[in-house]
Amino acid sequence: MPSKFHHPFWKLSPYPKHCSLPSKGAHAAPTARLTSMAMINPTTLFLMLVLVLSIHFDPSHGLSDPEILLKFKSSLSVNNNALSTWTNQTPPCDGNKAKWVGILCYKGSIWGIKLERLGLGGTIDLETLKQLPNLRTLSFMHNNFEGPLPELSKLGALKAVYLSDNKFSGEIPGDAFEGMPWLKKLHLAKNEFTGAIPASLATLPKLLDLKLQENQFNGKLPEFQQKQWRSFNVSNNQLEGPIPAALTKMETTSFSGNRGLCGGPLSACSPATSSPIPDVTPADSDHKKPSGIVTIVILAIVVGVALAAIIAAIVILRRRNQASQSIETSSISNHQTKPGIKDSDQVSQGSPAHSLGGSKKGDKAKLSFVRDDRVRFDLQDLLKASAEILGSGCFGSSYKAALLTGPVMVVKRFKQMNNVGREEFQEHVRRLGWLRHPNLLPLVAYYYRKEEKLLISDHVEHGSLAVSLHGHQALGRPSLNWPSRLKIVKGVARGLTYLYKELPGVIAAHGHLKSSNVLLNNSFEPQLTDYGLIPLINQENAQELMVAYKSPEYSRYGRVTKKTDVWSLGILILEILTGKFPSNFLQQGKGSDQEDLATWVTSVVGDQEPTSEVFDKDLVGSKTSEGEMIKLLKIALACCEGDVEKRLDLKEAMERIEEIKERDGDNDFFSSSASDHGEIH
Ligand SMILES: Nc1ncnc2c1ncn2[C@@H]1O[C@H](COP(=O)(O)OP(=O)(O)OP(=O)(O)O)[C@@H](O)[C@H]1O
Repeated sequence: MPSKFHHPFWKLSPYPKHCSLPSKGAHAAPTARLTSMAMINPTTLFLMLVLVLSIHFDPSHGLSDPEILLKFKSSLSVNNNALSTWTNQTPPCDGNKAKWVGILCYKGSIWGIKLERLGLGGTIDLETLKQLPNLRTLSFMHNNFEGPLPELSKLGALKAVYLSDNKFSGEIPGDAFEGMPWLKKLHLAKNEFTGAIPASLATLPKLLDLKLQENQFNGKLPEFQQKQWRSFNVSNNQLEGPIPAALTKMETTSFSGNRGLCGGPLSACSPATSSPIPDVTPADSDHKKPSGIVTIVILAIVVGVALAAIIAAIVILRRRNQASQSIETSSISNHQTKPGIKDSDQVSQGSPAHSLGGSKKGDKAKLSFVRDDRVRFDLQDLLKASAEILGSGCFGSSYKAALLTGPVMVVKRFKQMNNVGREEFQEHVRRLGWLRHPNLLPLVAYYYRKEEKLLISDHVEHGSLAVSLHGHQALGRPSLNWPSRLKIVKGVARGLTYLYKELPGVIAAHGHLKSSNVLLNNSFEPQLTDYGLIPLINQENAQELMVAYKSPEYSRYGRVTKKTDVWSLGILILEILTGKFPSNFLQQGKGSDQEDLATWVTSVVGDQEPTSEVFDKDLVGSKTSEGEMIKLLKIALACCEGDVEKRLDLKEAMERIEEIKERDGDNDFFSSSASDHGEIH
């Protein structure tokens, strides 16, 4: 039975159930087939009737959406209770809101399934899924699916398919994408596909985002016809031959790691590549061929030279290892006996330098720099530096290390960072290292070891916003005034916006936004740190560790979304305005109705205009700025909206924050404390 006709009968209705979804065209094809029936001869008509009847008596006919999804779930292998919300007790969709994890809803119908990073395996049962008439997007990235590529053309109306980072393997048939005219985005990167890139991709009229990197595709690239690409990547495969004309304007990185590709943005093809069979007459070839004896002699010389080189390299490496081990041992003992570093500093026992100094033999303790504009140093230099513990966060501890050569660095150790393997870790961290923005603390270097990772950045003199807001009195510092708080909010929003532009593939591009991860430089310009780490953090620990996993959408639906950082931004702004520490507040609120800072603010403010009682009492000069502070408070509350659909998106939040006026002429970033002036209340 041809699979394209294998639909429940009602699906062949001339009008789609939800015309406002991008489904019009997808349903146009069956409609066209039915209207042309009148011209079909009687035998064909009879066969089609049998076909329609067989469809009608298909046992799966008439399943409801929840039944379809539960049937689909039964073919998956799920190790944990990741899909525990998939039960008969609630419908998958309530309007645009999903009640089941990983389901994307629009007006009560399912338009997407997004089950990423859940350790899923088993079978992706498309035969069952094709009964969902409005399904347009499938994402099963970062799971453990294996075997051949599922027969995607069973769902001819799909617009986006994301299957990267699984264990799919084998060849993909050349016609695998025939009958998928709506497909715009296809991500199959980081799998184990072999054979040729399927030719049917080259003619898909709407395709504009294709990611096939890090597979084992071989042979030539098909002649892609598409003119508009948003993204194209076939890097790190085994492709060869000239790059087709339609792709010559792509970045070189789209093709790198394929030894045999040439032309376009890569170096020109040699004549031999364009014409693989050299045009040599038999006489010529005889003339050019070295005799058998000469070949053997040349081979013997080459092998001899190679052997000598290998032996020399081994000797040199051994000597170097011995030398570096003796340096390591001596610097560790220097460090431990160094006056001025007390046990209470925890440096000699727990510092990353110490633990790395004691690393296994042969485990080369080498820092990798992600920037070219920095003076290089190594772990040995960190060992020799005077160190001080800055604090212990959710992941481990952070250390300040003043290098003998001058720079002062911060080393943060991460233990729960094994979500990805070495190569993916390095690739991601390097991508973070390319980011450049005045409101981002640049990453300088990293260290990778299976059980421990270090991220190294500059020390920022004024420390964190958390300390400036809540610890200033203990440090004898004045409180932050309104202009400096507003400047910090604007800088944080700008840094976040930049992150979203540069890391479009990371679902919550910061993921861990909180006041201890906002550092203040000499001019109190905020610099975000600990950003972009969600893809690296072990998923089983993420809930406990990362701010993004404490958002309402995660606690209710197990989802982190593009708007999760907006929620964190809202909480951060409320912290800046109220002077209340959100996590303390959470503890206070335990067992009561107060769930978070936003709930508290809402309960204080009610339906009234916010009054000064909600603002930090240390905010002076507020009489003139109160209007601006109220505006900012309202923006913060709109960012903290529990319903993701109603929550501001980052662009709206950013625009509204930028509209708030700074007061001229106040360059003093600290204000005296309110009680000194008696101005508040
Ligand atoms: N580059 C830096 N310069 C100055 N202070 C820093 C720097 N990086 C971190 N800190 C400060 O050091 C302290 C410890 O930081 P760390 O990142 O280990 O924990 P945290 O931010 O409190 O929590 P988490 O581990 O959840 O991020 C925090 O007060 C933080 O603000």
